Amino acid sequence: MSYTGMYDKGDHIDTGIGGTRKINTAGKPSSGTFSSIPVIDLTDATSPSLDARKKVAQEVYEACVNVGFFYIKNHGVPDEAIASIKHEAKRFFHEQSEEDKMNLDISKNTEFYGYAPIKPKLENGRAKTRMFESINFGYEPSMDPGASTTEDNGPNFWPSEEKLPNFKANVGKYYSAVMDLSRQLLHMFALSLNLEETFLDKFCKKPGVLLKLNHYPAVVPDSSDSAGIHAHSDLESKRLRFTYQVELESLHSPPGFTILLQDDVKSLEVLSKDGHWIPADPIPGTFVVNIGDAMSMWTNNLFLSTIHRAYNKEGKVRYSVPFFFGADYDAVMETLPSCIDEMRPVKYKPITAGEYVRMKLNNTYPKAVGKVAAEVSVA
Ligand SMILES: O=C(O)CCC(=O)C(=O)O
Ligand SMILES: [Fe+2]
Repeated sequence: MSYTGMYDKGDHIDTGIGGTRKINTAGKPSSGTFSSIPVIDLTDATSPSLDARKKVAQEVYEACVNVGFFYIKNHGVPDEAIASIKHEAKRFFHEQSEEDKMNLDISKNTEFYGYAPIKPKLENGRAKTRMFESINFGYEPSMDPGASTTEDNGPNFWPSEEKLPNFKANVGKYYSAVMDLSRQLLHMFALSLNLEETFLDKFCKKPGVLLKLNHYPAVVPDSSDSAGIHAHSDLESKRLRFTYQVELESLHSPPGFTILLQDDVKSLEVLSKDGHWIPADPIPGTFVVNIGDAMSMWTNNLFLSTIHRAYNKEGKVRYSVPFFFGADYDAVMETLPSCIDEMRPVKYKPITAGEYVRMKLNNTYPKAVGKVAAEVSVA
């Protein structure tokens, strides 16, 4: 798999905090040229009229093919659920001691679910600071209204009721609502690709899901501390980090796609093919949805998994809540039939979501995993 955008591995991109920075685009799918991010109204996504649903799906298609990012409004997630997750994120980060949080340390969890602290100093040869703290929760069938199993993908670390009463129940309200929204988006993606509306559902029975709460502290704007999440596309790295012990920027489930809740602080930026960082500033009442690497592969690179970053441009305290949704780890992802034609021959061998992440790591961190290089190769 080779990257076909205008910039390439080693190209320098304006950092926005003074100077330029080398960008590692190895193995990234190509980017589109765009100057803004579309807003899609999901009101008709649940219309009884198939034609009305198809119209929404067409907008989704355009956004995925040209940008890889879009805002959604009228998405059906209740205001109370959104208020609840914002409130719980603040409680989690500020109403517990460092020790309480470190008891949920991600490195103690077999699946790398849990808490990851801020790392302001460059220790142990780390090339980058980590100017945010986060907590991740994997798939919780009890919080999935469409669950067909009671099995999870590994145990989550929840704070105890004693430390943070009602935290789990309140997080669950949001979790359930975005699970519903995710399954609705799956239908939109299927329709947009001229597939049966429910075609993708069978791959997502025990989905690779990750709900992540992020807290970016106040920093001096335009300083190196304002570089929160560095340029990346969304891929599964949780298992990779566990398996190969390599330092990764952020921990994800196999997206699929990501549904991001922002607060009102500007930070997120998306890289256009011509090398410009396009702001994805918060718009009240919306989520930002983006395509991840696995979905891009599944669609034979038709849908774009676009590079993005979160730099704290305003220097204010910021919270964000990405929800990563991906296929079951054992689901075989075979290029979707409607994404193949003479102009776009099949690029990838069928691969399980689990195997796929090893291939990604191999592309992104060839030195760390040179020995698995030959194990999983693309067609
Ligand atoms: O915090 C944000 O706005 C973006 C987070 C993000 O891109 C990620 O966690 O993958
Ligand atoms: Fe991301």
